[in-house]
Amino acid sequence: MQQSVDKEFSQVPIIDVSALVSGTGDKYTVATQIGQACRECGFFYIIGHGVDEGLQQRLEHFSRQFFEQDVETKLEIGMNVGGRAWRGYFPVGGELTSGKPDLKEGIYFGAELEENHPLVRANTPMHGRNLFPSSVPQLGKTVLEYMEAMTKLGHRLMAGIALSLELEESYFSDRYTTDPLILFRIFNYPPNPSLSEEKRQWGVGEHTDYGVLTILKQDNAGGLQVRSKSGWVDAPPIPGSFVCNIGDMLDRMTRGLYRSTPHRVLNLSGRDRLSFPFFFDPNFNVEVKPIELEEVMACDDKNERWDKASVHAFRGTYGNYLLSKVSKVFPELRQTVL
Ligand SMILES: O=C(O)CCC(=O)C(=O)O
Ligand SMILES: [Fe+2]
Repeated sequence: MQQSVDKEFSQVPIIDVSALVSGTGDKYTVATQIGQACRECGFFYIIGHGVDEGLQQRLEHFSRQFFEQDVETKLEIGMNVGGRAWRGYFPVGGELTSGKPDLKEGIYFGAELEENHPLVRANTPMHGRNLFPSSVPQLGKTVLEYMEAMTKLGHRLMAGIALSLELEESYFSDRYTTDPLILFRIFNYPPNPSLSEEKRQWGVGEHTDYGVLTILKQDNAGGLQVRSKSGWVDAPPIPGSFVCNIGDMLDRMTRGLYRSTPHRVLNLSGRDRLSFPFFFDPNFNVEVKPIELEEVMACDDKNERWDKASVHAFRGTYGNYLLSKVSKVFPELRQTVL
């Protein structure tokens, strides 16, 4: 029986997932590699994912065009306009991590849901229509296309994660992600005004992600760092790859066997850094429970987390968990969202 691994990692592993994504080749070998990465690191790069390179270039191009505009134009789609759907633009300093403003601006998107969708009719927070900028008309269509490609990829990776635990491929989709909560963000991290260590500002401070799986596209500026037991490890850009990491809900389901690893961003490149985190999360209304596997039940997660909170202790749905976290990130949205 495999136990929770306490090994340290010195770099984030790279996994070719083409067999898993294309359905031809040995997906079990890929699953074994994913399992090892989730146990040891909580992070892994994927290559061979099949997401169209042209689509990614368009996404990056139109995103840059958006952020180059003045702040008034960007605020035409400000988050206050998005209301409960939790969509739109926030300016630099508008988002907090552990109570401190991040050195980044960004746009929040999610699955595009019509007014008559049951979850929107039920007034469920974080569900609804996107706010797309009329100032860069091509961005909206490109974002929708990208989210569709990433949702497909998310389903395949979750199948791989299920196989890595020797569960049936559909374990997560059957219980949590048939209708996943999809959140997608585009961030622009301005260059750090100061390179001196005391005055540096985090692009995003140390945190873990909330859901099951994050798939991140980053440009070539660099700055993402991942916490290992012996210190911070860089996750530099690798052309053609995405960075994947598992979130709190998979940590919870596996009782800490698969780690939701802290990470942060420091942009010291001297120029803007764009990143595109895509969050593939459990359905808002499901309760996330430990997986009934001997290997999981044998885990007793005694490791103290970065934020001293426990992902195992809370009761309720994924939506409850997410809302409790979000109200800390955007205090002014609390009234609108809760
Ligand atoms: O921008 C990045 O590289 C990471 C962003 C991130 O960690 C997040 O949005 O949760
Ligand atoms: Fe993150």
